Amino acid sequence: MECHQEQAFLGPKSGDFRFLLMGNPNVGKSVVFSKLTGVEVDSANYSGTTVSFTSGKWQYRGRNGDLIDVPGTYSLSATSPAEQVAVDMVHNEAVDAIIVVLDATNLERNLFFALQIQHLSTVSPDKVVPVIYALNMIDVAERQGISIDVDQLSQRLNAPVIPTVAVRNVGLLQLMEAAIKAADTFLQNQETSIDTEAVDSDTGDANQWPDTDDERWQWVGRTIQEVQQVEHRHPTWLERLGDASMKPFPGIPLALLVLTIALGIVVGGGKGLRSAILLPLVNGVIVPFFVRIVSIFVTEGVIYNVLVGEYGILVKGIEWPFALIFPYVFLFYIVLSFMEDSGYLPRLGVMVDGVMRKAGIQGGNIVPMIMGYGCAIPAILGTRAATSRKERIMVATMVTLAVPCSAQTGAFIALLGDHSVFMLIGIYLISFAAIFLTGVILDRVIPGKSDPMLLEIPNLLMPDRQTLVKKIKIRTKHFMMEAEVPMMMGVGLAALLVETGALVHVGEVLSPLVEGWLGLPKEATLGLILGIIRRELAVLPLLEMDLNYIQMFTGSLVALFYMPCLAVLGVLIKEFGVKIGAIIGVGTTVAALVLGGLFYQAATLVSTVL
Ligand SMILES: Nc1nc2c(ncn2[C@@H]2O[C@H](COP(=O)(O)OP(=O)(O)OP(=O)(O)O)[C@@H](O)[C@H]2O)c(=O)[nH]1
Ligand SMILES: [Mg+2]
Repeated sequence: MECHQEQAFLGPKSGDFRFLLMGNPNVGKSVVFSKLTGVEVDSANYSGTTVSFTSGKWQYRGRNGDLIDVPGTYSLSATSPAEQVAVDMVHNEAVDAIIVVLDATNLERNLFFALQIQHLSTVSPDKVVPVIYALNMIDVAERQGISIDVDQLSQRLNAPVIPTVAVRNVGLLQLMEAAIKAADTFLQNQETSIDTEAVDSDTGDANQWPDTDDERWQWVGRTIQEVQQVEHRHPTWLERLGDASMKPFPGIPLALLVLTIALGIVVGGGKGLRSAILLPLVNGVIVPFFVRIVSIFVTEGVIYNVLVGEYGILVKGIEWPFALIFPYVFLFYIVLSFMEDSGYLPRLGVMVDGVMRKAGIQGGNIVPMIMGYGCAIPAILGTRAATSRKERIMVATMVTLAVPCSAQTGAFIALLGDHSVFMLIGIYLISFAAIFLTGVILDRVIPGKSDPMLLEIPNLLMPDRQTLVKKIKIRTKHFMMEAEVPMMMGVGLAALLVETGALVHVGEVLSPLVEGWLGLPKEATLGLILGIIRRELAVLPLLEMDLNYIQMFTGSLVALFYMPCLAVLGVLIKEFGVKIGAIIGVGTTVAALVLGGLFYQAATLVSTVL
């Protein structure tokens, strides 16, 4: 198994104790972490949300220290780059206690992992640290009729077990208290090693936790019998819906319904928000206000034009990001966050598994791909949860090349959606075809194979409102900071290029490409230049030009495949190295220009023949 090392190194600890959160994927570690440290990290209802470690500070009754959140692992032998981070952490970092988060609805495999952690004390006695358990998601367990005898479980594990509902803060302070107490006691008795004796009477060896998988499963089986009771009752509507969503019928119609509703909210809602509120506000109030202020100082010349002229920073620099792009990004994040926390995405993965396997990747990759419709960066990072490098590169390339991000979608809607919905749909159909073809080709070209990974299906949950609101807020804020600034800078650059006449010169040099091959007006060169900063900037300048339908579609096609944003290129290089980053960057740009030109030439040929 190939694993990229992300060296887990935290430096000296601060405060009293350093606690490490461990556990299976999707058990609520990141929620526990965010609640206890106030540091915002991603949490979502599917395995592999966390792909690297985050350290934060906890404070409790005058005590303080570090808490570390790591990716979930099924075992202590990592199979993905994400898991490797967690395994490195447990082996290499000095921590004062490990808090293992258990999912109460999935006790069996969670306890299997717990045993591996306990076993560490046997294999490396010099690194023994106390272990504390958070028995999380007891709300969901209760709904499913599962009840667990916490005291008995604690006895079996010979460690404190604290029942928690992380999303509602239930039990988290008790968890902290137990962790501090365990670490304090441990510090006091450091000479005597952890007492595992009373525990393992049924493995036959009083000092050993079971150390083969067979023995572990036996231990888990006996423990489950002792501590867990499942009341047989009718499944809840969420459970029924969860099961139904994975059968071809009604799963496929349901998936189509979900996607239609999602599109309706993003496209329809975004258009409404844009034309009813944001455009009138920006163009009727905010921009005139700035124009008036600027006019007090200057009334013409380069400075005036750069500020409030055609591409004025205070004109397009506000209209583009805030009125044209923001509504789609905002609504997309609402829809995405809801889908993420409901646990629907992995179910969608099951439905599309067949098609995706034909493209050389497995259904589980639907998660990073859908993230890509928001932004390519989290999508590329999200591939760390995949088990093979080949698959990671494939998904990253597919997303970078052909998945339009939400800002690009906003730009396409502004350019195409207002003229013809069919053109807009056309761009998306071409994008699907390109994703598929890229997969088929890369599957042949890149050596190695994709691992058959079993996609874990989480419980279908009603997302927690507070968590959801917070998540949408963070994402919106993030977009504001990460995207709006470069966009405004891009607009500023556009104004300068136009005002200084530099655009005319570049336009002349690139004329054979832009005018001859792509059939676009010379000014469209601006799109190609600004597109280097951010992809949607490749589309937006076209709004200011008088284009026919063929030109609009050509421009959109070029923008769809055009080179990745600078920030995305940076992430590609960091994840896969300069060579692969460069191949993807150059490859997408060439694909954009070749395909855009081919379309233009073919369309003009057809239209002249007709
Ligand atoms: N109902 C309920 N949902 C919870 C609880 N704790 C966490 N969740 C939800 O469970 C999902 C998984 O939580 P995360 O914190 O992302 O899980 P994780 O263990 O960090 O997952 P990975 O990073 O993938 O290993 C999220 O959708 C949370 O909102 C809980 O106690 N009750
Ligand atoms: Mg996490």
